[in-house]
Amino acid sequence: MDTPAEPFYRQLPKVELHAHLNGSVSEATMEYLIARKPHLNIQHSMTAIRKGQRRTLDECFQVFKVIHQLIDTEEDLLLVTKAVIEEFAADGVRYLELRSTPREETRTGLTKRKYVETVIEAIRQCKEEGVDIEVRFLVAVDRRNGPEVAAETVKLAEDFMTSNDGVVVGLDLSGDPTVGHGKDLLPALQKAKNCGLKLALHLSEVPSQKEETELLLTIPPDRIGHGTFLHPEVGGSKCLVDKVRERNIPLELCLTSNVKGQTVESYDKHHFLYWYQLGHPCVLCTDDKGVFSTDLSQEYQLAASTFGLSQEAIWELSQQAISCSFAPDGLKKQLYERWALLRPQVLC
Ligand SMILES: CNc1ncnc2c1ncn2[C@@H]1O[C@H](COP(=O)(O)O)[C@@H](O)[C@H]1O
Repeated sequence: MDTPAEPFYRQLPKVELHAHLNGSVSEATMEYLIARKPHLNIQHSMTAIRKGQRRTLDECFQVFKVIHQLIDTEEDLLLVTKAVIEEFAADGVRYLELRSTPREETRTGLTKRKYVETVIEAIRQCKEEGVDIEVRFLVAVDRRNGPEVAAETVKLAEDFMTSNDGVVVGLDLSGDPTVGHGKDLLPALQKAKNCGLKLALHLSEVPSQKEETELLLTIPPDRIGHGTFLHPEVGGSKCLVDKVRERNIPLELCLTSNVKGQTVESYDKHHFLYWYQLGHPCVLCTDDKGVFSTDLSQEYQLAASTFGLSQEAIWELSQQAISCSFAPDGLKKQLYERWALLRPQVLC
């Protein structure tokens, strides 16, 4: 991690809604995995982007391929998922929606179903061990894998949604935004929506996705990941902005990730400001806290220092994230109560 955030941001109770599991593996866990698999000849510099470093988005996707080599058994996955959950809890995250792409590893016998079961088991174990965090899971569709795999993934997510105590709440569409087209994935996404899965879709992460975004907004999604190029000033359109606003679709915004991945030039040019000034629901998120060497406290501190937000405004932002989550109403109510209780201690 770069530099730890100040105490206010660490004590702030937080909600994380956009965290890719394999991108969230900490330096410590990564060192452990690397040492366990020396034959892969991987160094930590290949799995994380440090302070001041930048990579193209394409290079970021190469990093995930390296990480996937290190996490290819049920045992690795259980260990990594538990560690990621514990780290978010230690960072003051009280509600977490993790997302991950079910992966099959023929060499180790890991199947996609086992993959989802293992993530759910890690969530269960953390709860049983009293880790102070509520966790839900979004099954991810990697756009690179095309319509058949997307349909298969939706089926898997649907099966788990109906059979697992409400841990699986939705579906994520992610992966390299320059590969494939959303029109091919539309039927699978529509099916997911119809069966009650909440949809968190990466939209307009790169400039070339305008037409795809117009199409996918018709579903409509329940949240948008990044939405970097939605507004007219960056090549999007007023029509796209109006649609997002009319439907009040929250945006998941990841400052460090976008700057290090070079889709946003600098922090002060981040589209957070555009949407925040419109009063549109924005949720600060980490994206890949391991790869981008960050945590959620740092993201809040970064937003505060870049855009001049008061502690009061930061509090409102973290509380608003509860309403943008896919948590059931009863849990949302509990989270609001918790925030209310903590407010006098944290905002003094
Ligand atoms: C940087 N911005 C991003 N944009 C789009 N997709 C991203 C992403 N960051 C991560 N992923 C998606 O998450 C996977 C890694 O976690 P899981 O193996 O699923 O747990 C990546 O392979 C990619 O599909």
